[in-house]
Amino acid sequence: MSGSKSPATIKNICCIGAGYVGGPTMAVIADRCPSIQVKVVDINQSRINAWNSSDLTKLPVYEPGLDLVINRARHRNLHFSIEVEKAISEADMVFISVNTPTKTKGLGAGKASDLKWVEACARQVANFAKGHTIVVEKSTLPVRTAEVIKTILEAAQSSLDRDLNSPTFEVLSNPEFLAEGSAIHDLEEPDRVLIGGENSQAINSLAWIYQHWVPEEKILRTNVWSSELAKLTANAFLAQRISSINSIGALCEATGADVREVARAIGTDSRIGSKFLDAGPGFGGSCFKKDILNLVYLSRYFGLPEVADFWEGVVDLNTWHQHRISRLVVKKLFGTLSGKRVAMLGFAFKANTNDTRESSAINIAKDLLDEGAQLSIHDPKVDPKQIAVDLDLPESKSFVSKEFGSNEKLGEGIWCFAKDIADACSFADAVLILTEWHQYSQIDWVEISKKMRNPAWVFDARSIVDSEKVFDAGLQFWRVGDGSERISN
Ligand SMILES: NC(=O)c1ccc[n+]([C@@H]2O[C@H](COP(=O)([O-])OP(=O)(O)OC[C@H]3O[C@@H](n4cnc5c(N)ncnc54)[C@H](O)[C@@H]3O)[C@@H](O)[C@H]2O)c1
Ligand SMILES: O=c1ccn([C@@H]2O[C@H](COP(=O)(O)OP(=O)(O)O[C@H]3O[C@H](CO)[C@@H](O)[C@H](O)[C@H]3O)[C@@H](O)[C@H]2O)c(=O)[nH]1
Repeated sequence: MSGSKSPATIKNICCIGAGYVGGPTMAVIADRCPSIQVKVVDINQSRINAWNSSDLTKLPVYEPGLDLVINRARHRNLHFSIEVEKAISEADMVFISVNTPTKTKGLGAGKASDLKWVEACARQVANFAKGHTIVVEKSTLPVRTAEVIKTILEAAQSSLDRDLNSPTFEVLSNPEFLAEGSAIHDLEEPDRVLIGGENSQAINSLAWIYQHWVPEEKILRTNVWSSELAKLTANAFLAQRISSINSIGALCEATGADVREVARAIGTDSRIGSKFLDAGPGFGGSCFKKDILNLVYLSRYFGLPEVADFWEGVVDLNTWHQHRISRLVVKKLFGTLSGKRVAMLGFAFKANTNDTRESSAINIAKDLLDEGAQLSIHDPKVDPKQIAVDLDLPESKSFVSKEFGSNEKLGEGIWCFAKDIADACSFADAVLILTEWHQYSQIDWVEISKKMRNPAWVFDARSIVDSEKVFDAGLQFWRVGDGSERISN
């Protein structure tokens, strides 16, 4: 596994996986490194078509600023295609940026990462690479996955079918720390870039790419295993802060304290810091739960059950907290949602993304549907077809029977997608805010209250609503983590 090229010879990059990470990451690399040709390949034809769409509102990933970057680089030195083998054969460097979900069956089911897509990529690289190729783990992977990739690549090197021109490989770990909704900012101005590897020339080649726009002091070099583990650890620490603040939020509600005041008081301690202390409906997103469960699995595998239990508690608290919110809504609405309509504002796992993976809205919506609610769901960016998949329930055509008039609430455990906020709130008994979209903080509650059925509630699980305006409109109000007397208890 030797013979790395000098940085200047990196002319062609291939990225396998045109998803939330592969697309934006490669778009920024192409934008900042015009001398490098970047090919992003995927087996999903419709995703590639969407990346190639001339209508930039149809890109498969919604990220502020992404359209501008794509517009500058696409067809210049950024290309999206399904020609995986060709792109690998032309590349000096191959990024693996495919999905690594939690295994659903077999050994480690429910916790360990399913590496079948990563393994498939390694085999494709082994089969089609030419010359010396640097393979970069961009996906989030369990510690020691680089070893698996290396073993597959080395098997290809020693294969009898290969001649003296057999490719040579070097494997690096380069985990991605971007957060959805701020991906372009995070990529253009990262807190750090982490490169783990054994071969300094290969590390320098990858560092050279980032040096086009990232200051040298922000490019951290470690061994491969530290790099892989650092990614899981970063997510575990971030998620732990959210479970911590949500646990304190529940205590605030019980005691009359306000979690926002507590967060401000502790966040000013420079050892604690103020970020990631917003109480909410629980963390969602494709990464936190999956990566912590992976850490839990690894800890048990390496004979550290106490470590595993510690981190598993972060996920357990999050799940408990999501169900706590659903139970609370039911309780406030007199213990039953049968025949009641709840306007659910926000379905994405956070604002500024169309991603719903592991969104708290999914568990909460399922609970409310089980209680017989009619859910009127609004989200400015999420496709209703995705909601149907997430809830495993098709959208109803209408809540009402024309025969009985528009105020008649027929049907239980059903949902409809609302075209706007006012539509979502029509005839609703409660509004439940689950995503912190800016427009939800601007709602005219006097106007909305006229459309609702009294006594009507506003449940603000994101702390973005001005409580005075809600009270002035004659509505009852609950806010996550707020036990103060002004809140309707
Ligand atoms: N989403 C995030 O914000 C984020 C941030 C940092 C790291 N990560 C990690 O990055 C990795 C990718 O995440 P994502 O959110 O981009 O996933 P994603 O599901 O959006 O995209 C993965 C893509 O890989 C493609 N793919 C799978 N196998 C393939 C193969 N053999 N050949 C070609 N294409 C193939 C899939 O079709 C899919 O389009 C994961 O390991 C994730 O944990 C994600
Ligand atoms: O104070 C906070 C901060 C976040 N959240 C929630 O936590 C979840 C995750 O948010 P965030 O971390 O901002 O988004 P992700 O896109 O999931 O990014 C995380 O996961 C990525 C994938 O591994 C990493 O690359 C990022 O560094 C890491 O922040 C979302 O549901 C947020 O609403 C809160 O409830 N309170």
